[in-house]
Amino acid sequence: MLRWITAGESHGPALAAVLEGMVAGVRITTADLSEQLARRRLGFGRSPRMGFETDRVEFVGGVRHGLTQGGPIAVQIENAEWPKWQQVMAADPVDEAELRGLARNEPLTRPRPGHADLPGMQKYGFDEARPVLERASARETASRTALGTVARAFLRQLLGVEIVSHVVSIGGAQAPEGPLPGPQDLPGIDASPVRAFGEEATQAMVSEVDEVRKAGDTVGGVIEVIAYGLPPGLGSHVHWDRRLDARLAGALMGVQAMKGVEVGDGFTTARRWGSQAHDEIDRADGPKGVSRRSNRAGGLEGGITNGEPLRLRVAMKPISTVPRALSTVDVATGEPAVAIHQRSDVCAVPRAGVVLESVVALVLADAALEKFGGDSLRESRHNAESYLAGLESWWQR
Ligand SMILES: Cc1cc2nc3c(=O)[nH]c(=O)nc-3n(C[C@H](O)[C@H](O)[C@H](O)COP(=O)(O)O)c2cc1C
Ligand SMILES: C=C(O[C@@H]1CC(C(=O)O)=C[C@@H](OP(=O)(O)O)[C@H]1O)C(=O)O
Repeated sequence: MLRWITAGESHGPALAAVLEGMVAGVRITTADLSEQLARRRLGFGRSPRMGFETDRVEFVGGVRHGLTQGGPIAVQIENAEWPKWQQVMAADPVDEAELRGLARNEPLTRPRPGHADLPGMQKYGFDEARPVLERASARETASRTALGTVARAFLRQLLGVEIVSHVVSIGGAQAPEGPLPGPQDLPGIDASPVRAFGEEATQAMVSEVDEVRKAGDTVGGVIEVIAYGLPPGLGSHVHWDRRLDARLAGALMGVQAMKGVEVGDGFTTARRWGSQAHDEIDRADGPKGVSRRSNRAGGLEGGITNGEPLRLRVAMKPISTVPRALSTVDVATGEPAVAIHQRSDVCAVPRAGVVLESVVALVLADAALEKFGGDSLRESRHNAESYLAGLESWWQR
């Protein structure tokens, strides 16, 4: 079983994260992690912080000489601004008088509608939102991106799995339906300011974010994540919490601001008749022994991968730190007020794709370990090869 846990505040000294259960012998370096973290910082509409944050990342356990060791893998990601926040975020008691003089320590008593501020204060009994937003912030997604990079390396080295994402829409600007992007398209998608396919759609999305920024507003969108190279047989139909679609949806909804997950054609399928909703099967050569006439199911049937590309669409709500004042209540006075505003993303949809790829990698790596087991990559690979050979010979039984 693969487990992952993250810790650390948005403006604390560093983020920490641990991945437990990864096999030994997976090739991974700090440079691999930095590459994904750099992808996560890019994208039109990002916050000013993403311009100077460097995400200096370090392995502090579980990796030696570029190979996983079988023990928990621990990473630390520094906060570039720590000196500025040292007093506000100190773990030990600090001089109260000095703290009162710091602008950054002004009590945040005007909760933002849509952020975790108000329910977090009510639940944990805080007088202001600082302790809530520090952990609710999507800064945390840097941790899951780092751990997801290890999972991604494992999947690639075990089965040749590749995971990509692209932006389907931002606000009302929509990419045309077209052929699915493959791993070879990733550099092109990444080079786009909004990580979308097609010049026209890209321009429409850039204009939408620009317009939103000028209006002092924020905007969300839809991202598609695709995983290639998965064999049939990951996940299971036998119990609700073993269904891979449920596990993937849970992990994707666990990313800040994600409000909906669609597997394959999802909501469109609900409007189709059965004869137009499913993926008809033909006998074919090759390890799977079959081919499909379509992939409306998005690679999952009965909570099990069926060997087709896995397709997941995720809806992200607009950023809740809206520059154009939203109405709220000041919890210090009970009086009507304007919600706090601080430096923020205008649209984080392009950045979020990398995070979503990473959490999908973590869930798929967990499912692959469950299916193939092993304590070393070599052993897992041996088990996977034997299973795949069995799939082929199953037709000759
Ligand atoms: C990559 C990414 C960047 C985000 N950036 C911001 C931001 O700059 N400002 C903000 O208010 N919310 C931002 N969010 C969203 C908040 O973290 C999120 O809305 C908040 O935690 C409450 O959302 P929830 O209701 O989904 O938990 C971001 C989310 C993601 C995934
Ligand atoms: C720090 C990150 O994103 C942050 C997510 C975020 C939020 O409220 O979710 C608010 C902003 O934080 P800050 O107030 O420090 O500028 C974003 O920059 C990051 O992605 O690494």
